[in-house]
Amino acid sequence: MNPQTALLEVFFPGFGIFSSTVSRYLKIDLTLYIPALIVLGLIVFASQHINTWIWEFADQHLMSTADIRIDDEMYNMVMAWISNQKFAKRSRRFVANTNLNSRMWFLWREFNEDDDRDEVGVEFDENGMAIASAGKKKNKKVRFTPSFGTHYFWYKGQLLIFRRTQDQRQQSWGPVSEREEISVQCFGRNPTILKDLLDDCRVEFQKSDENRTIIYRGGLKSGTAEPAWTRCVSRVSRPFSTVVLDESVKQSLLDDMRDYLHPMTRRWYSNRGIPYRRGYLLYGPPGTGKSSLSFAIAGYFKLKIYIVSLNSPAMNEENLGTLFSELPKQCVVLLEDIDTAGLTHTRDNNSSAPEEEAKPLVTTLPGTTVINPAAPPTNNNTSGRISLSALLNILDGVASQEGRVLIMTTNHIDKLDEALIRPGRVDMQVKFDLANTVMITTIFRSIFATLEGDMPASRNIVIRSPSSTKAPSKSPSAEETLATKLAAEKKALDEKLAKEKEEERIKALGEDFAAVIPTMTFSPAEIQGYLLKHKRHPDTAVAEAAAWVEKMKIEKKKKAKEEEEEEKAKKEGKGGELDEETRRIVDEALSACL
Ligand SMILES: Nc1ncnc2c1ncn2[C@@H]1O[C@H](COP(=O)(O)OP(=O)(O)OP(=O)(O)O)[C@@H](O)[C@H]1O
Repeated sequence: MNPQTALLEVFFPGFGIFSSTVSRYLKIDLTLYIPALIVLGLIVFASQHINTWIWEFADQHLMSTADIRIDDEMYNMVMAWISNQKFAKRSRRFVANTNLNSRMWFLWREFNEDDDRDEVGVEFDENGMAIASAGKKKNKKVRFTPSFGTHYFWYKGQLLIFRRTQDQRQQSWGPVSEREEISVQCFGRNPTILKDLLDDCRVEFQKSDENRTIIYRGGLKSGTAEPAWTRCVSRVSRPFSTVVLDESVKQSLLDDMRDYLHPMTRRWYSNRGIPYRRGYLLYGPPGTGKSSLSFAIAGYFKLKIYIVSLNSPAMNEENLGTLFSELPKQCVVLLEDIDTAGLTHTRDNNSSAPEEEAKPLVTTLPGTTVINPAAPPTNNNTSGRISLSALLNILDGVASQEGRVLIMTTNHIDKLDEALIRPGRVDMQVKFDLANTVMITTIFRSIFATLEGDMPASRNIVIRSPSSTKAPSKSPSAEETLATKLAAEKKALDEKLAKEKEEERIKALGEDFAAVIPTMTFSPAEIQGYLLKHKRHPDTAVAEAAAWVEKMKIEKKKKAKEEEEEEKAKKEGKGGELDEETRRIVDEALSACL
């Protein structure tokens, strides 16, 4: 083997055997072409490196890149947009998903979030046997997104690159879907086109949230101690009109919020050095509509709603402060059942909560807030209790986002410290009461009125019609067209009259119902619960109302008695403890004497 062949053997192993075979059978001496082959080999070798170098150079100096983090909601937005693009549909290697959202748990939309967008329920045949779940047939569309690699596509006349890669830096034990990275690139140093694209993705994604109230909950990210807002569900916005409350109260609440949220109001506040915040306190017995009104308000003003439970063991002052600092500029923050939040200890009025527990951990003097020296340490992170002073600091402090609407709800306004509900923190208080006559009739009508999209009252199952046999198509004569038109008009008129008659009947039944139900005794939730049991039979609801009232009265009395006994037992228990304590002291004193 000559030295040239030996050299080629290094670059192309087996070249020696190959060249001797060619020379034996084809009579071609490959050694004559060795210089040319060496040059060719070098070109191929160099081109691979040059190619990589050129791409890296272009990537760094001639291209713009948007990296999208998998733990950001933007991931969901981009993937949803990509899955609708032709290049993703045409892709020969793709990932088939029924859920395009990030695998990061805190970005998940609730599993059944989409359910109320589709028809759900069960269809029945003529014999009342279940056939199929109406929702399942339409739901869970399979979406396709390009697999790992580089994919080119056109957007607004520009060639863009979508890259989906595995993140090598992260630990290898996580699921593959959590280790991926996605990015979008464009040629040129101007990234405007990428920003436009990301904005489009966001707008399109948010279109599906129109007329829905998006609900976030404050808590800790799974497996971490990091506080975060989790999008937990989005619901069709509850119409404001469906919350039964004094019309003038509702109107003044709406007017107040409309004025506060007006674009010019922020400037008005800042000109006067007043923090741009507004707080509302909704108070009243359980089941009177406080939460419902909060959601309805958020839906009405198209604001997202952020719910925090101060009772959660994970909620301490630091976490609450972080959550408040991460609120968007305009949103509704809902602090539910504020009286149970450790500022007072129990939700139950009659409970034996000792005075020191019922009292806030701070005592307030007019104009000042002084920490009660006898109170336990306020920054008790493990108990999940938050001190009043810390809560006030968070609500007022720099961390608290300007522009937010704070809604606090409570069953016991009397248990709240004045500092918490003073003007500036709570600008408007709305009282909710047990149902009066007007409310009872309104609830009755709202349950039994036939609304758009309701099924006819006479039918409670969906019957599948057998496939209709088509009549031979023949163009109708002028008389036939007129007759059809007249018949349609008559039908519409009959339906209108029947509807009016039904409305009158429901109105009369509502009045009968209200006459039986004692006023200011039951909450709207209790009345609604009873009516729902008879939702297709208003007559039965009226006929059985008196019996229900009697039953409920007995139950309420029984419950009140049980609570009283429980409280008495608790008090006696406490007394026993004191006796024991006294006994211990006496024992100690005696043994000391002896
Ligand atoms: N004023 C009302 N108007 C319409 N529906 C109401 C009203 N009050 C209660 N309801 C109905 O009762 C149920 C419970 O209401 P909601 O949760 O709003 O009461 P709440 O006052 O917040 O109770 P809690 O103090 O126990 O949290 C809901 O289904 C709601 O539709």
